[in-house]
Amino acid sequence: MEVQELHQSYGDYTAVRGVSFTVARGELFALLGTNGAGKTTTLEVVEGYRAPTSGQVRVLGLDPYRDGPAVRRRIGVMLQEGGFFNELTVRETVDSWRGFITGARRTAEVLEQVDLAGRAGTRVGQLSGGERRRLDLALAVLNGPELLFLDEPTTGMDPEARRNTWRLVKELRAAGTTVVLTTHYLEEAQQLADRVAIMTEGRIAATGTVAEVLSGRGSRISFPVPHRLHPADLPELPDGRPVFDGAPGHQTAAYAVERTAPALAALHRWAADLGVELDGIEVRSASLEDVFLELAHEKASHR
Ligand SMILES: Nc1ncnc2c1ncn2[C@@H]1O[C@H](COP(=O)(O)OP(=O)(O)OP(=O)(O)O)[C@@H](O)[C@H]1O
Repeated sequence: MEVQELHQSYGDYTAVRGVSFTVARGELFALLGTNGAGKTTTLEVVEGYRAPTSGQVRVLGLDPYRDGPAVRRRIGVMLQEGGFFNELTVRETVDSWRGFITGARRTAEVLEQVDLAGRAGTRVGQLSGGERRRLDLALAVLNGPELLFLDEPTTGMDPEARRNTWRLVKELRAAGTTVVLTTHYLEEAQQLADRVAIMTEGRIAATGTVAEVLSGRGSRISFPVPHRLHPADLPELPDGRPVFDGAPGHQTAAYAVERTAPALAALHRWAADLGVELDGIEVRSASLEDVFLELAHEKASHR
């Protein structure tokens, strides 16, 4: 998939302002962003549901808008909430969708793949939220797609169901399917994606492998604000002031630092001078969530 300088407007409002990215065959690419950043709009163009206002889009070597039917035969789209008939069983639902697809895979095989074989005779209205999402996934892979779009595939799932879905997605990818994922769960992108792009306000603010996006983002040092002290008493480091989390009296201070060792040394010197203990100190590398929040924050402060 290749997207070059995509712009997309709704009347006077420009939702996507010059987005470029490529997704290689067999890759798992995650498109992340704050609400309203333009992810759904971008995906609707790539899936062929909208003509781009300007820019070039190629999917499987074709123009997804002009060659819509040819592209849609080879892609799968898992929508955010498929409209099901609650009275039909899982098997009947898949069977009825098979009628719309030439060369559809066998129902039993697809249900096996999404871990719903044991629920084949259950009415859709009786499924849990996570099982309904897996049924959405079954319908998206019914045509054996080369390229699969997953729009927030684990929303509403408990942690175990989420992990099971991650396993399914990894299996699909291992079998050669190219996957484009949007998600609000950054841990999901960190677990699954070969490459990510983070969108804010219609543009890509950061992109690359997770390691590339995290590189140069340093680490986070946090500890409970020591008793007798107030947040304002904490020192400023060369990287800046800490941010605070938690209720008054039980706050945690967190410093974002580029280089960990000198920052730790400075904090220990400060604590020793005051005669306080820095109990419960934690050091960890920046996560995708930290980068996401920083980019979202930068965007808000430029307003
Ligand atoms: N059909 C439409 N007509 C007018 N404006 C629209 C339309 N669809 C989306 N928008 C606007 O375009 C912007 C981008 O929306 P989009 O749905 O692409 O964002 P998103 O990144 O998918 O957000 P979310 O994470 O909330 O789903 C938003 O400000 C939205 O209000």
